[in-house]
Amino acid sequence: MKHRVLAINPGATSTKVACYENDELTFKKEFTYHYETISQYDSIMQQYHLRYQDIATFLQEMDMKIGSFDAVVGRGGLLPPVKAGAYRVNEAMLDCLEHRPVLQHASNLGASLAKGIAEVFGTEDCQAFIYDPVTVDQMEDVARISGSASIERKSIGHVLNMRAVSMKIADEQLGKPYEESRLVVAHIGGGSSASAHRNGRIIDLVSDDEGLFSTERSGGLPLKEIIPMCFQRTQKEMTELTRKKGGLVSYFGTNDARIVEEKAKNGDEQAQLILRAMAYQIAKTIGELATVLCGKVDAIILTGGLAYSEYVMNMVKERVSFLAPVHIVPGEEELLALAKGARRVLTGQEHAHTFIENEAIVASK
Ligand SMILES: Nc1ncnc2c1ncn2[C@@H]1O[C@H](COP(=O)(O)OP(=O)(O)O)[C@@H](O)[C@H]1O
Ligand SMILES: CCCC(=O)OP(=O)(O)O
Repeated sequence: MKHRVLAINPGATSTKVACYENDELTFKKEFTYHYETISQYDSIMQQYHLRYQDIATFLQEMDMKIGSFDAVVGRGGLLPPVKAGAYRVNEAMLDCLEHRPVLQHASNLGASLAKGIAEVFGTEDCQAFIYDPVTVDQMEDVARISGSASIERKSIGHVLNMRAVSMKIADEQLGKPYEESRLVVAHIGGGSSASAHRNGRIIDLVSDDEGLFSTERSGGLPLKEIIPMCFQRTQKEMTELTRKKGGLVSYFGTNDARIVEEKAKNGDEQAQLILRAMAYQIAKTIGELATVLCGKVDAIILTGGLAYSEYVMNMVKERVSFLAPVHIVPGEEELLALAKGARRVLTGQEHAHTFIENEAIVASK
């Protein structure tokens, strides 16, 4: 039986949508938004109508109507810690994402957009899902300890892409199931995170504010410098400094690594130094996560937009290839990963979880 699934990936300044029939792409579209347009909104949720309308208009243009989709799946947002895999969109989830998200992030719109589109363009029993949201938490207890009794480390990162590329490399390159593999994966893009996978579980994850810097995010910063700055600036300013205006943006005023790479290749010493530092930090984080696997690592995987940069990747490889073979999977296949996940539920290969807010932390263990 043929299943038609629409996947929706809301990013900071874009919404990507793609339609798949039994995992085959039939059409794809990216809507981009200027930072100035997006930053007028006080919260991510206020962008719902703008983003919904763009998708709905496009689907009408593609001649989609009621009954067109068997499932609609969105990139899941910053819920409390959850399990890997599919969650059905329910009221508890929508309420939590609107009123109590762990953080403001575009992926918080994935659930409501999936539901809104499913209601108008879905079959009678069309289901709305999120899949492998950014807060999938499979960390071991020892990894949760931060060093302060007041703060627990949390698993927040590019789980959807990291799990999808892990399954791909295990299957295609290692010749064994993901569930039997030991991998270190770094997603390097607008934001970066990295993770240690043992036997199909992400047992530790270095988030975008803990280790490696990226194009927009600062990564971990020295607390001795950060604490006094918090008393001189507002929370919004500090969040911007570390999330939107960190990393390459802080050094060069652009989040486009290609521009910085071009400068470096043309002899700009500052660009050469910062890209060398970026590779150095990616490698350090990978080394840290290799110790989580006691050095027994089947493969290191580098993925995300920056993985297209041979300039940066070669510098990372030089430092980490003594640990394990390095596989580079440039870009991300998040839309396909979303659609495949939803289809596994439709075909009964996978069971969709039910989100219950107060059970979320317990459920993840
Ligand atoms: N061919 C390339 N060479 C170097 N950098 C690239 C290339 N393609 C994309 N990038 C960089 O990847 C980054 C975006 O990564 P991506 O994973 O798409 O980000 P996001 O986290 O926003 O999804 C940008 O800085 C972009 O400049
Ligand atoms: C909040 C963790 C996930 C993340 O950073 O995603 P983007 O890089 O897409 O902003």
